[in-house]
Amino acid sequence: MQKPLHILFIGAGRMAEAIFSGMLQNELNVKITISNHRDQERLHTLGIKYPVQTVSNWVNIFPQADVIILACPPSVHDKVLDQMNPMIQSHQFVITVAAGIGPTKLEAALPKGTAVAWLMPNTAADVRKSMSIYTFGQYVTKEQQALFQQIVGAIGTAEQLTEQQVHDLTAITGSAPAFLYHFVEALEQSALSFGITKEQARKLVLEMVIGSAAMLDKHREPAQLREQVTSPGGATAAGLATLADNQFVDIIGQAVDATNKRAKQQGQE
Ligand SMILES: NC(=O)C1=CN([C@@H]2O[C@H](COP(=O)(O)OP(=O)(O)OC[C@H]3O[C@@H](n4cnc5c(N)ncnc54)[C@H](O)[C@@H]3O)[C@@H](O)[C@H]2O)C=CC1
Ligand SMILES: O=C(O)[C@@H]1CCC=N1
Repeated sequence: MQKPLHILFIGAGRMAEAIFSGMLQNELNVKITISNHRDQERLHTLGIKYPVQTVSNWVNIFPQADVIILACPPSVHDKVLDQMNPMIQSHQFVITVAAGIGPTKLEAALPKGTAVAWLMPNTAADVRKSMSIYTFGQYVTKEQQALFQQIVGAIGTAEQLTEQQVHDLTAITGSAPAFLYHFVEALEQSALSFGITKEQARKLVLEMVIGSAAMLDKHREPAQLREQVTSPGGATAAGLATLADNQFVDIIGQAVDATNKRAKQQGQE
């Protein structure tokens, strides 16, 4: 068997776990090392839960890594990239998943010629259903691109975009799952107001959402599906009219803009 690809995660938080658990489920030929900042207890727990190597300080293991995935907050990237700069070797491939940190910033912080990529996944990587977007820096080889496809393929579906587009679409694929979960919370809250139990409210709302997602998956046309539910002059139309009266579409647009603005800011802090 070929030597496994050694992937080093710098940062072992929620996103890192979602990604490496997705990769491990896909049985890629990889050796995964994870490192965390301070939180030894979490590192220990992850080391027991998954077949991964854990290190409290990534610096010593760094020379052995083929791929380095930065899954730490945008705010610590400058520091981490500075630390990496003198150690990096020409074959190593650096991928960040951080909001606001594109290849331009990575290339400026690392030696000329370093292969870099920006991956914006979402937490559904955990169930191998992340809709990820990504973009490559200018020095990524065809082999590294193929490798990257294997990694992202293990966590779901992916779309290559320009760097600017990844900035602009971070809200839609990276953050909007939180919008959707919030919508679910709001429906649950409303359901509870009619005197059912928490368990009943959860069942009603979750199964409705799961069924609707399955319909979207099958038919791919949200407007058509909405129309099928909306009997002319009926009940749903009254509910949708209330959403429209309260600028539902506009509010979503505003939430997207605010998310992207903050993502960009984080990349500059
Ligand atoms: N949570 C999500 O849905 C998504 C998150 N991201 C990005 O993923 C990255 C991590 O986010 P989460 O996993 O949600 O956060 P998190 O707070 O769960 O994890 C952050 C990890 O970074 C580590 N860390 C902090 N300072 C560090 C330092 N100086 N050096 C090395 N590691 C350090 C922490 O110990 C922790 O393990 C962020 O850059 C975020 O923009 C991207 C897409 C989606
Ligand atoms: O909230 C955040 O900053 C990250 C970026 C995309 C999803 N979570």
